[in-house]
Amino acid sequence: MNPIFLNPRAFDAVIIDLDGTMVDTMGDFVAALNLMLADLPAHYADLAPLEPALIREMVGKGSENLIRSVLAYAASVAPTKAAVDSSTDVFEWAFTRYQKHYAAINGRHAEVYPGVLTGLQAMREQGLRMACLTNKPLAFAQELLKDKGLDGFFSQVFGGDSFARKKPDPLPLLKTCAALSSLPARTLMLGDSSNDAIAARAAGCPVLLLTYGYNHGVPVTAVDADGFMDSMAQLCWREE
Ligand SMILES: O=C(O)COP(=O)(O)O
Ligand SMILES: [Mg+2]
Repeated sequence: MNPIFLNPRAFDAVIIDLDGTMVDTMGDFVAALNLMLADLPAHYADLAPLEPALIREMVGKGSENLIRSVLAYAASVAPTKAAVDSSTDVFEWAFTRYQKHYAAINGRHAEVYPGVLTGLQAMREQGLRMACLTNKPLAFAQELLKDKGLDGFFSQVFGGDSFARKKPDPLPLLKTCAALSSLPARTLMLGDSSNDAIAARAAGCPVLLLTYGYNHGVPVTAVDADGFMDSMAQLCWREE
């Protein structure tokens, strides 16, 4: 595993994404979405269960976007039902059902990625201030961090419903930098998708991306970022 050297003097804080960066939550998303669709028998009774590969392409821009993407997909593969959908606003109902199911299974089908604990411990040892910033709803994020034993690392946790806009808008990063009392240029963003990188660039934060996460089905190495790593354990903090 090749090390990625960072000078701790260059940074005061780190902002770390959750889904696809610290925790592989694809199993949770797939389970909650399939339970949601099963609750809509009038519309999607004959739909096959959604596969993780499909959901991987849809995750990243928050729950509302995810539900809208899934409903659009379901309508496209069940065209005879599409007419029903266009005459009925299933979104609100589906969203409520999804939240209920997700709350019940949150963390059950999810694993902390290898190297995350090592990476977080190394950042803590450097005295960096640490925040988790995710597009996941805040309540789900707090619950998941606690369930996986990661909550103690972060002085701040913000979710997709914490601010007026979500990543890739820079607003959540700027607000998180302010909460950490850290200038964007001295705040490192660690993420797994273009949403993290675009937000970081626009906010003026340096950004490194993990290669194993969810990037809307596009290779993450094609995203404009300052570097890429296969494991958070690659980060080596060394004064130059
Ligand atoms: O819930 C999502 O849409 C993605 O969440 P993330 O920002 O932690 O990757
Ligand atoms: Mg992510």
